[in-house]
Amino acid sequence: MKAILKRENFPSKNIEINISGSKSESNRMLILQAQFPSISIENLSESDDTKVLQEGLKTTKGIVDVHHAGTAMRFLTAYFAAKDGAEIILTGSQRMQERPIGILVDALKSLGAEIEYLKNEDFPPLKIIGKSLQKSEVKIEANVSSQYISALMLVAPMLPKGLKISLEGKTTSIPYIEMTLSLLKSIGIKGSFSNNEISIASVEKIEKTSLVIESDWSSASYFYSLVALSGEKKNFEIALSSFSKDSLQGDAALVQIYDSLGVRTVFDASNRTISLSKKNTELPDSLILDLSNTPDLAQTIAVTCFGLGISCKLTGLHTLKIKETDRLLALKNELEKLGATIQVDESSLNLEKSSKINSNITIETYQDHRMAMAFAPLSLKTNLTINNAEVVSKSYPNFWNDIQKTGVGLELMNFDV
Ligand SMILES: O=C(O)C1=C[C@@H](OP(=O)(O)O)[C@@H](O)[C@H](O)C1
Ligand SMILES: C=C(OP(=O)(O)O)C(=O)O
Repeated sequence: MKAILKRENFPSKNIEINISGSKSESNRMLILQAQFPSISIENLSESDDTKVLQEGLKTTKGIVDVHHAGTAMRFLTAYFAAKDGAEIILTGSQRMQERPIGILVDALKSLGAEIEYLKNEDFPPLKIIGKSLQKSEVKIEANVSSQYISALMLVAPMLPKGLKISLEGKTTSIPYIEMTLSLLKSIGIKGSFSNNEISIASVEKIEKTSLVIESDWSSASYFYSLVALSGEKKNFEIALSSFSKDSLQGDAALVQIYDSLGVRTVFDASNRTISLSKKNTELPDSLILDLSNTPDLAQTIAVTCFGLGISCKLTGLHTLKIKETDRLLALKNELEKLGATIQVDESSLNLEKSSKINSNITIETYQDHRMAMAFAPLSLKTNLTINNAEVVSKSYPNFWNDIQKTGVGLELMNFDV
């Protein structure tokens, strides 16, 4: 499917968009619910990544294919390894088979797990024979993906003595680890995280608990970008639900980041909405940010800065190369087509100030939902086509419907490219 986006006037009337639950929180809660059926979950994510995890959890023997879902791959590896009686072949898309998992597998093996690589050492697919893991201490390299650490934390309550995790190296994506800890605590499991040490207690049973998941801040980022790029359309306002000030999601940092890019956020606690509108302030010449806490915002921010014609220097991006695609390379390729001057290295991106945007460019998405969604708001500045637009379903299946509600000139064409 192609998304053809035309630079048209869009209405300034108030727009309301309801985004579904955070995929990160949903996937954590599903792993916990599988251990403790007394948990009930509301506002679950509608993402493909959540659906594949939910399906996977129904299986105890056989093949589980998580497609592109990183959290499902990592969380299920730990879950099945610690589940006595499970016999699973855990696999994923071609790209998933290129996303490393050796660090997590080694940690689980040191706890006594039985896991075998079926193709390449350190990569999925995996054969997992589940067993009750008896050890209670583990070391793990923490600078490659926080998902390995969250995976261990989520199964820690199943271990008879709980788990002490020692983190080695500089920990990356820390808010996601804190989110895992907060969710464990919210269902009554004791735990702590300080000085590179995480402790999670063992639990047999928990009280009946109901949890309402906050909507997905990473999905909200595309509307922040849209408002930032809405230029002279001063009355343009978007209300998004359901969000609150005390979020567990690191990507709520959008509020501060986009404040400096001219977007005002107003929280309405009574109906849990945020209203985004354009501020009447001057933009900075340049944006300098370390995104090691919020890697999923990198593409949105880079595209916004390009659309606004300001330079940006983004650092802390070392995890981007092992995500759905090499996101640094993908951003460079596609922004260059639009006329950007951009340099990337292993962990940073440097976009130069520019005033010109090429039009009628076709953006490739590299099977990465965030490539499609990050470039869509640029249609307020130029006509563009986005190839394989269906990729958005990995995290936000309703994205194109919702973006259309804002009045953006969008045509979806259902043919192969
Ligand atoms: O734990 C999670 O839910 C996630 C952690 C982050 O990954 P890394 O820790 O690999 O950076 C993030 O990019 C991903 O989208 C979701
Ligand atoms: C990196 C992402 O997801 P995952 O690693 O879970 O595939 C993402 O949603 O941007």
